[in-house]
Amino acid sequence: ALQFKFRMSAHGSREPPHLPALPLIGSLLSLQSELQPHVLFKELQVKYGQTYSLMMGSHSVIVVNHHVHAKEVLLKKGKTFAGRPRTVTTDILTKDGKDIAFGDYSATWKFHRKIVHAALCMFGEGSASIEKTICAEAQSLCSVLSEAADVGLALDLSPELTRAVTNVICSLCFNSSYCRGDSEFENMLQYSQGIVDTVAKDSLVDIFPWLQIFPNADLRLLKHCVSIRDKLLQKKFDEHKVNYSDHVQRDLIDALLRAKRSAENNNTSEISAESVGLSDDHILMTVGDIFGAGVETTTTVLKWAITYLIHHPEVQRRIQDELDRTVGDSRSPKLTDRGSLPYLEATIRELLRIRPVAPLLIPHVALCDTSLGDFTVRKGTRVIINLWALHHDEKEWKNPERFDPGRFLNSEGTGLTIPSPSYLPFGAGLRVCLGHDLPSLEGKFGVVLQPAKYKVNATIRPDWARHKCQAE
Ligand code: HEM
Repeated sequence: ALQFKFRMSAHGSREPPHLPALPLIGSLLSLQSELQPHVLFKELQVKYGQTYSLMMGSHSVIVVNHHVHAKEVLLKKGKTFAGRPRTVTTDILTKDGKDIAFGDYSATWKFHRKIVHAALCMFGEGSASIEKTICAEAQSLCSVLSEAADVGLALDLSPELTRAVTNVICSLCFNSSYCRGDSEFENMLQYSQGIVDTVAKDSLVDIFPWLQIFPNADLRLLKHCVSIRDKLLQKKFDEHKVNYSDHVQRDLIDALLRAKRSAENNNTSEISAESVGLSDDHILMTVGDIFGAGVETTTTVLKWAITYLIHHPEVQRRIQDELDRTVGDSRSPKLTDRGSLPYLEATIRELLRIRPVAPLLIPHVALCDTSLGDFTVRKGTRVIINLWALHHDEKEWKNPERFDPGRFLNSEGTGLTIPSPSYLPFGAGLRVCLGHDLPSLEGKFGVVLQPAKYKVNATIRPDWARHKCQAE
């Protein structure tokens, strides 16, 4: 790679090394591989260096595999690289970018993100409501496991976890919680899956938009799911508008309605100028975002957690010991216990390192001509941060493929640390994950890297069984 770079500089070019590209199809042939994209992008460093470029159809893309350049994109030049690409599928999903995650950087976007951030904070620490919902869902998951254990049944936890997390997000957004089998809820689970299966997967229509003119089963499914979702969101939104009161804030929709109204009534403030253009559709698409970004991410982390704990029973035991010592068996763990559970916290950090749920973040776009390290970057270039490469960098992490929560503990094993700057599970800067400030969601709860399907045989721990008998 070094040789390659020297050759580039000898020619006086400051463009990053690039993969071969052909007219129309770009670098598609060099990207044909059995490997998943994040793994392939990491491997391609050997030939092209840590930062290189390629062509996706007619779009120039830079891939960043090292934390120094990643932080230059996200933090040092955060505003310059705060754009998002528009693609066919995300445009369908977000009514042409009226959401936060796929919306391009603009004054309206800034204002939008600010009010959503403020609204979400109200449901984080200090407010009991979201925690109560999470505890209730956790309890009902325990009951499902316990019933299965009683009859020795192996369970696929995936639908159970999706259901639990969806219920928490429903309560956050709509103040509604659903029972198993509820038709509105089952409908929601079904269209969400259709969206997850078809959106932002680097499908060919996103690389070659003109392919839309041909019949395409994925696009048809996506449009169908989005139309069902939009009807449901509109119904919830209309109900909220009818019952709205400035004095009661039941959920995220109320909080957003209130923020929008107060900005509109405050004609003199700078903020109200920014709010111009923040339509009802923006509020609806925000709720869509929270579902999209919140459910799949969180469910995936939980699935990876269970997968790794099955492979590492010693970690499972240590977490149980820590919980038994700190929380005991007479109550459920609470958010405020988190500070006293360093090993659990270290395990969550290690899970987010070893299997980052958004291994390529969401692509960023350069909003003007700029540079990255020594390389020139042209306006409109898409930038992919390969979080997978950062989290598996052999120079930063000893045995990166080894699952070892202990690496996030200090030398005494009593406190937490982040041992490398090459760790960004939630991104950073202007586009940092919006759910990250919400500790109650962050810890529990994955563009998403999924574990393979498996079933779980739950066994009730002797201590727990004794406690259950006493309670009865
Ligand atoms: C463990 C769970 C989660 C992880 C690991 C995670 C990670 C991420 C990452 C890596 C990004 C992309 C940052 C970038 O493009 O630079 C992101 C964006 C985002 N996340 Fe999360 N996320 C999680 C849960 C959530 C939850 C629960 C919510 C909502 C309540 C949420 C809302 C968002 C939103 C709205 C964005 C787009 C931000 C923007 O473009 O400005 N995320 N998340």
